[in-house]
Amino acid sequence: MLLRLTRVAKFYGNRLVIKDVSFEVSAGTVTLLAGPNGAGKSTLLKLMAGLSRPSAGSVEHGAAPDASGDALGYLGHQTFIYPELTAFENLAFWARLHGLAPERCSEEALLAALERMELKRFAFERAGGFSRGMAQRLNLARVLLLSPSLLLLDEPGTGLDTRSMAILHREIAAARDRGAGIVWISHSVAEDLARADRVLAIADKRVVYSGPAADYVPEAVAC
Ligand SMILES: Nc1ncnc2c1ncn2[C@@H]1O[C@H](COP(=O)(O)OP(=O)(O)OP(=O)(O)O)[C@@H](O)[C@H]1O
Repeated sequence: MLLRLTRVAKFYGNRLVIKDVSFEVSAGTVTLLAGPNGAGKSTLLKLMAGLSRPSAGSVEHGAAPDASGDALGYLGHQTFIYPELTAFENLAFWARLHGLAPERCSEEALLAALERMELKRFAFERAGGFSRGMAQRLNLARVLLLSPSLLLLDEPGTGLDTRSMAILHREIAAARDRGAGIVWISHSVAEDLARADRVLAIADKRVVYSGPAADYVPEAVAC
């Protein structure tokens, strides 16, 4: 178990956003977090990340199966890309910030990480000049650099073109193959069902589906 939510509820002030959410994330699985706009998906992902505290219930993080990986990778709506730094410098800074072992943040390793995102030829250009899609790919490279065992993605496809989406899908599959547990808020749930193992759908402040992706019918919960 990488993550366990037990009867989680969240209030903003006295306004209830979600209630009674129980869910577990296991190693080597992709979960799509689905639900209509404003259902509380981002709120739930932040609770999973530990960026927000539940008003009731508990959020527990389990031991990472791969001790060499960072426990948690969270990709939210902010990119945390420094515009004055080059793509390479952004990754180098992030790696230093997280005390990554020298062999994992050598020039070769960082360039390889950029190459995977098809950003190597822009490695020494200022990130401030990047398009939305390029910045998002750099953001993904940043999060994946730590090989997180729990990967939480809040609409990572935002601003990505078709080719970049293919890279994103490949990286999600690769993370699952190395044993990571992934929770992914996607705007194209129907399209991404085939890429997922499980679905957690929320609507009307509660869980309306929790189970295998293969059995999930998006229309049933008006996503
Ligand atoms: N920090 C906050 N303070 C107060 N209300 C908030 C806060 N964050 C979110 N909300 C409210 O909580 C509700 C759920 O928001 P959330 O962003 O979690 O939904 P979502 O399902 O991710 O939406 P979308 O699909 O539009 O991104 C919304 O009504 C939102 O306005």
